[in-house]
Amino acid sequence: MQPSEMFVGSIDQGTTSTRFLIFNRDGEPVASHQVEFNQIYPHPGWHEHDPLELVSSVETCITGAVRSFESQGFTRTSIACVGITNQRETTVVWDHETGEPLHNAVVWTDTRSQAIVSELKTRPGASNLQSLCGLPLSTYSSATKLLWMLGHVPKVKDAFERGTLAFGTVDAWLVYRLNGGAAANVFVSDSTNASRTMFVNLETLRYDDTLLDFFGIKGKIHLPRIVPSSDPSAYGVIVNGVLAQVPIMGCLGDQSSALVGQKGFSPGMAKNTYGTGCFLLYNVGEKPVFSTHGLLATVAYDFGGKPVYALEGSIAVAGSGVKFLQNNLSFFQDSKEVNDLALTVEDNGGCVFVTAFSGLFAPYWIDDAKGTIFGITQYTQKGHIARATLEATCFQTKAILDAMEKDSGKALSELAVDGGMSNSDLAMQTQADLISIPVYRPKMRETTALGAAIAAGLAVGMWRNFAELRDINRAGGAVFEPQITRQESATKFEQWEKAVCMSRGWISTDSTEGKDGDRTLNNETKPATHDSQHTNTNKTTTNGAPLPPTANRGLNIPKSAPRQTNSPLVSELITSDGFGTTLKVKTRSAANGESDRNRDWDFSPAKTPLISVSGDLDDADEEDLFLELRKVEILQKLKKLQKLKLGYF
Ligand SMILES: Nc1ncnc2c1ncn2[C@@H]1O[C@H](COP(=O)(O)OP(=O)(O)O)[C@@H](O)[C@H]1O
Ligand SMILES: O=P(O)(O)OC[C@H](O)CO
Repeated sequence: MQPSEMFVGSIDQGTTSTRFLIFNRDGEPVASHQVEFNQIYPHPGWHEHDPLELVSSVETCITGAVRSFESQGFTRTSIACVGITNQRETTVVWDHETGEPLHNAVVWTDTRSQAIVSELKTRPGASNLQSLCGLPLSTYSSATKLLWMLGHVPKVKDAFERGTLAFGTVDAWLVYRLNGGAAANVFVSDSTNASRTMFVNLETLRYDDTLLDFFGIKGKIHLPRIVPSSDPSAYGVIVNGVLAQVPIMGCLGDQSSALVGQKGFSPGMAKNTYGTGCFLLYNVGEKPVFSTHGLLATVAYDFGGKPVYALEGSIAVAGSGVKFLQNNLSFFQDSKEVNDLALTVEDNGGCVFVTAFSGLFAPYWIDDAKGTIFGITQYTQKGHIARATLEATCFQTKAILDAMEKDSGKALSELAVDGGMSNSDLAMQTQADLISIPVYRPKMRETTALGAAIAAGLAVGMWRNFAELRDINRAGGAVFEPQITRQESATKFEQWEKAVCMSRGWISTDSTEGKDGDRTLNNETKPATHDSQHTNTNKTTTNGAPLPPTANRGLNIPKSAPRQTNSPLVSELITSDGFGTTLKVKTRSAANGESDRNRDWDFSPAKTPLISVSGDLDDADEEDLFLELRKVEILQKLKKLQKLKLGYF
């Protein structure tokens, strides 16, 4: 078949929906089919998918799209190969011998492993992990989700002990099942997906013994072989259905795929995808850049030569915030209506919505933050909350761009966007306003699917090089120019940052960790659809609970979990003119009866993202003091912003 006669299929298995698109050589989608699948929320903070439903959703979409393709007069034999792109980190476990899943997939948004994360942070070696794998220890990565299953699901534990436990991200699971499961045992994961597990060394793109040892799984679990994102033979062939015998030749985690789909092939190029969550990837070239400002180091793509890396800013909630307004608050029937609802009011009316449903990801990494709406009065209308919901993602994008500029030393001149929520003109205008640079939205927004099509198409020879992709999706995009001043933007952002500070510390530990461990598959869980609401039976709200530590704040996170019994008191603020000043701290150890002590602490945010503390307290004191310093930092900020008299000192 000549390249010009070829088509390429792309499976896009996202967090809320699955789709299959068929692209021609001009990168135009000629047929597609999309289905939503069940979102399972068994407890507050938990989020699961049924692994078998993920596979059947893919099969349904392939059938639907191929039907539409054929109805236009094309033949299925012209589909030369298929690429896969998928939600990342979502963790699937199955029996290596039978190929059957052992539990629902634990989704990337799920925060049940919060207590595990706190414990892991106290282990020797914890502070070195990020320099190996590029990711911070958090509930986000696959590793902590796997550990939770090992600790709480008997079937998973049994398989682990018998040596039959297979672990994979969604790409590995789909490839395995599309190839026929255990019979063919095509068990691979591409570098962009594998590097999101915390098991992989970012430089070698191989499993790293230090990491596997740290998580206690070395040699005890079946892990997929790591292969390039574009490969003619590694991914096998689809064995069933309308595309039986069509080879799979490309695979990319969805955010990498969007970068490829936006043709972000040169260092300095970036894209921001507003899907369920929102993810900004910035191409840094052939060497990973390890962030010191709360970003992730990740693989942009690995097309067989030297891999290309990216700095990533991950936001947990974007379109899912819109879905929350739709499904949980019944504000509208369809996501696209959020734009018009938000336009019923002129501004947010003083509302700020910190959409921290999964804590806050980059650049904050606050596991314990909870969704919080500030500024509600009798004046507040649905439109204000709709605006505040859209703004939340835009503010976080602004924070990420600031961090990226600090890490890379370069400022972006334009931001390329895509993903479901980018369809909202108001959201994109707000984004341009807040980051003070133009936002470019391409005409064809299925860039995530296009990326996987490109990965597969390059492997089959449909395109021979990047140059041949140049004209794809270039015409007809929209540009949103900033319409407010930098000063206005900065004022809005200050208010957002204040809200972020105030959204934390509501719940001191994960209230649901450890519960309900005997559940295994979806039929044993409460069937949860979009509108299902679940009762929190185990509330642990603590008024005035200490603020837990935050990663990457310039202080060694100490061994033990936060304690309330030995909390020192911050007694005196010597200077109160913002950061970079000296703070005198008086500590009193209630537990060991020590007398009061005075120490001077230097706030040096210029050197570290928030605070840097020097001194020679022992670990326990240091931890307590850190918690108090976080309060001071927040209070300082409040004082500065609002000149409040808080009566704390
Ligand atoms: N017109 C729109 N305006 C705002 N949000 C939208 C719009 N269309 C879709 N969305 C949001 O985008 C998300 C879906 O985007 P998509 O890129 O398909 O995500 P995913 O790949 O994570 O499933 C949904 O959460 C939905 O609420
Ligand atoms: O479903 P999306 O598009 O929000 O992407 C999910 C990410 O891959 C999670 O890391």
